[in-house]
Amino acid sequence: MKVLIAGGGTGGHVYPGIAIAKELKERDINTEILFVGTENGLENKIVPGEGFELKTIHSKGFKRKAITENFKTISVNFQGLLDSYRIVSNFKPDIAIGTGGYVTGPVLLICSFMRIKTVIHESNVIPGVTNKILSRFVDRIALSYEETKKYFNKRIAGKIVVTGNPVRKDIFIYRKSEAKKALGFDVSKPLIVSVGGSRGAANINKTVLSYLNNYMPSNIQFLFITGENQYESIIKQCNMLKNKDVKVIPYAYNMPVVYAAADLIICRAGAMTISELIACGKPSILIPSPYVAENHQEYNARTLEKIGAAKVILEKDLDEKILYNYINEIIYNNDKLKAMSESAKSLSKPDALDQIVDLMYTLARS
Ligand SMILES: CC(=O)N[C@H]1[C@@H](OP(=O)(O)OP(=O)(O)OC[C@H]2O[C@@H](n3ccc(=O)[nH]c3=O)[C@H](O)[C@@H]2O)O[C@H](CO)[C@@H](O)[C@@H]1O
Repeated sequence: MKVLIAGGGTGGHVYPGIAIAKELKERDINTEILFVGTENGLENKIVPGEGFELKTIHSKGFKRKAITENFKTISVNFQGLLDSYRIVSNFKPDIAIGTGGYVTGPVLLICSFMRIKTVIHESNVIPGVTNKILSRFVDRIALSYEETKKYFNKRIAGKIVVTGNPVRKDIFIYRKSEAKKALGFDVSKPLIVSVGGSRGAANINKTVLSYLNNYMPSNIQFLFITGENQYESIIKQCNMLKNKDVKVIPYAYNMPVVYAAADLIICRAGAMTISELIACGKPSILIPSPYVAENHQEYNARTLEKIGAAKVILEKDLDEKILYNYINEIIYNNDKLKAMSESAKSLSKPDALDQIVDLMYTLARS
């Protein structure tokens, strides 16, 4: 089978595609897979790094209230349709799946016009504009949440399947002690990880930096993932670089190992991060991004908070003292850590990836 996977921009739109690609290869090593993204997205590092081929097209997202810029966007996306036509005609996929981001627009539209079987996956509760438009053209729409159905036109209800978010299967394979060792940490001390989504989060970084410089106790360890763009400036300001209990890195290409090693994670509440925390049952302190459509990250975060799987700090209330208090309340209390972990796991949909891949096989053969 030949499978085209379109998705890009942020990690949250690329890793579901990686999970799907690895599962397809696992089931049949002869499956041919081609990723399509844009030149500026994180897919340019992630996809080749995971051993898959990536082709890029011109594509740009429309902005609300930016009429002049949107004229340019129309012309970029027209070029994107031509690029997509060239790629799709050469590769001749049996099926194409879009895993999010505006790059999926031109690619899936072309596939649909060329009568290639098409699926889109929506990882958030509130669907993105591109997926709403594509929903009319594609054959199947895989959703992560039942309540997302209401955002789509009733006439296309028959195409919708609720699957959950496909998380990378290697997230389940590492043991905590092995993972801590692999990352160079002491297995006997608790490890806290902070990560601000795939691109880093400036306000989380600022607070974590101040926590490390002023409040970090000696009996814990810390992995500080800053995001590529902020790394240089953070290491210049961090006084803890010589402390062997603290590691600062720009990006984790081995996130499954990081999840396995962590005792507590401080992070944003993007769709994939939440699904991964649930899948591996990790206690978390969530600081939802206030800069996202319809405040969907706070909604995601509150779902975990309600069942006791996470603590939530809104960015407006965030400072190193509140972070210090929340960390202290959780990290030394094994019963609490265990209860948070169990609560997170209770939301798990472990067969989401299998369901999506089964759906793709059924559709490709129909
Ligand atoms: C799926 C989705 O809609 N994601 C949203 C999310 O993207 P964003 O990509 O930031 O966040 P997600 O939580 O959805 O996904 C992050 C992904 O990157 C991985 N990761 C992250 C850091 C790292 O060092 N290594 C690594 O592998 C995580 O394990 C996860 O798989 O928030 C953005 C705004 O803040 C929105 O624009 C995006 O639409």
